[in-house]
Amino acid sequence: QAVAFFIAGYETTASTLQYMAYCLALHPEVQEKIVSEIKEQLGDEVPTHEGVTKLKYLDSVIHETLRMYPPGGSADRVASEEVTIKGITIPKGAGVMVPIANVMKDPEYFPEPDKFKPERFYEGSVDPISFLAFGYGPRLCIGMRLSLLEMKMAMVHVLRRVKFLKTDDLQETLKIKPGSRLNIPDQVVAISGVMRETR
Ligand code: HEM
Repeated sequence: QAVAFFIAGYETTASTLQYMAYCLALHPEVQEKIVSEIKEQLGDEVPTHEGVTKLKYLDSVIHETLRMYPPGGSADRVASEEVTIKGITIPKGAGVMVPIANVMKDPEYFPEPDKFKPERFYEGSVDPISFLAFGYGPRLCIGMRLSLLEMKMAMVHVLRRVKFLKTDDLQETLKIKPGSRLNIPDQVVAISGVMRETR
């Protein structure tokens, strides 16, 4: 359980913050919109649990980052009974892996899936079953609320102080470490292409 908490509880949130820094470096207009929202909603207040819940645009940006770069590879289940879906029979007891990233790149649920568009969560109506970054149902990620809170707190502190900027060698398509069950970014590529500047 302790190991699970370090991997599930730490690495996923840390990777998402890294993916988000990357997305913000590529989309400065999104970054500035978050900074304005923080100023409008919180002023110079120390961010609290209650305070960060007011940051709806930041919430959408985190969701869009997780849609494009979900750290979790699949949600795994065991069939409790035999079922046939679209001609494929899944026998009772079979393991089923739901590929999280593929579902969230399906244009039927997310038009223009390769475009980073936080607005789809801010203004649009996303079918909740198609957003699978934290899984779904009774075995949904137990740390979802904690991690969303952590990421919002971190981003408020960081974006008040620095700007993420892209360098010339930033790759517009992020490489994922091959074979990584946790969809970990290729750290060197992600970090070397994102620069920080003090605000
Ligand atoms: C960005 C952050 C995170 C992401 C993307 C994420 C993603 C996921 C996913 C996809 C699952 C599988 C859900 C399913 O099968 O339906 C899961 C389960 C789980 N997560 Fe997370 N997670 C995150 C943060 C955390 C944190 C902060 C903790 C602990 C403090 C945590 C602990 C767990 C545990 C214990 C499970 C297993 C739950 C169960 O089987 O009932 N996760 N997570």
